[in-house]
Amino acid sequence: MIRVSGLTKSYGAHRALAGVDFEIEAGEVVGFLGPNGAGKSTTMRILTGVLRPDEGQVNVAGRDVLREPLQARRQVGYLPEHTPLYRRMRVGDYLEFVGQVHGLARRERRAAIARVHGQCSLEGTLRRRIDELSKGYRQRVGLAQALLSDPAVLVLDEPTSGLDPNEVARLRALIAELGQTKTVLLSTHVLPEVEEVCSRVLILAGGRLVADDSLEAIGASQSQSLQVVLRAPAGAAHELLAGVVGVARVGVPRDVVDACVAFELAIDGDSRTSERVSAAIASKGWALVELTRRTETLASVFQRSTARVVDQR
Ligand SMILES: Nc1ncnc2c1ncn2[C@@H]1O[C@H](COP(=O)(O)OP(=O)(O)OP(=O)(O)O)[C@@H](O)[C@H]1O
Repeated sequence: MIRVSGLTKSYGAHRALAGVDFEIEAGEVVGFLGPNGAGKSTTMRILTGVLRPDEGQVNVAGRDVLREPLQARRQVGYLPEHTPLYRRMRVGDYLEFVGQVHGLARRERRAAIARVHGQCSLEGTLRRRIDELSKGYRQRVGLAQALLSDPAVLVLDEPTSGLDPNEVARLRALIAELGQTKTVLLSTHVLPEVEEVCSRVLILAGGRLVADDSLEAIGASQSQSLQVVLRAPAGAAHELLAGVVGVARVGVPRDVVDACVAFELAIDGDSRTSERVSAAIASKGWALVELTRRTETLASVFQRSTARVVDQR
């Protein structure tokens, strides 16, 4: 549904995107993460035809965004980070205007406004001026304009930023619901938001894609390491642990308090490895003080993949 290849973009001498490639299948809800300045908004603006890349190809719902911008734009609903609402307009007039821009006939516009009015819970706001609304309601109007043409693809740039917890919960629930019928690319700095609504995550850093993982794969890698703290001589303990079946690698020993030593063990995912580790330690008569599985979380994936890029720069 979205295909991006070899995307580059510079602002003057500053290279914001340095060759970005990814594909998103129909029906996926994908989290788009990255540190500030990574290039997420730039990518989203290119995807939605607002900005032209220096190089690269962009295809949305079978349309080439650079060659067929109008047709491509009809397939994409875009909620920018700072929604350019015409604040002095009334909500109903604004949506009417957006419908006209999309080329919808009068009857289609009426039906579309009724649809987004319900989807975005705009009850009682159609006759109100946009600048009189709370930030939460203005964001609802922004989403309503993105949904007006009933696009196959939704591109949402930090949609819940600055909203109160109730609005955040409501908007996340709506995004999850929309994700059942639409392809969604969601940029956010809030990792639990991604965990709640997305099935996959793309991480951008320094204008390059540094990670592309399904949330399921991140969850499944939870048993990849064990943290062991035991009271034993470091050298002998290292040798013992390295010989346990299922232990792929033993990290450097770290001395901790009270004559204990700590190791991080990379393990092969066999669920009985921790049992074998504790049995091996018991066989030596050493005290096992702590044995924990280290969980690979979205936060640790984010930190690991973005730190690597910062180091390279
Ligand atoms: N119009 C512009 N003129 C000059 N530089 C720009 C412009 N827009 C973005 N940049 C720069 O390009 C880089 C990428 O910006 P972009 O807004 O795409 O990042 P982002 O990942 O969306 O960041 P954030 O999470 O802070 O919103 C940044 O270094 C930014 O300062």
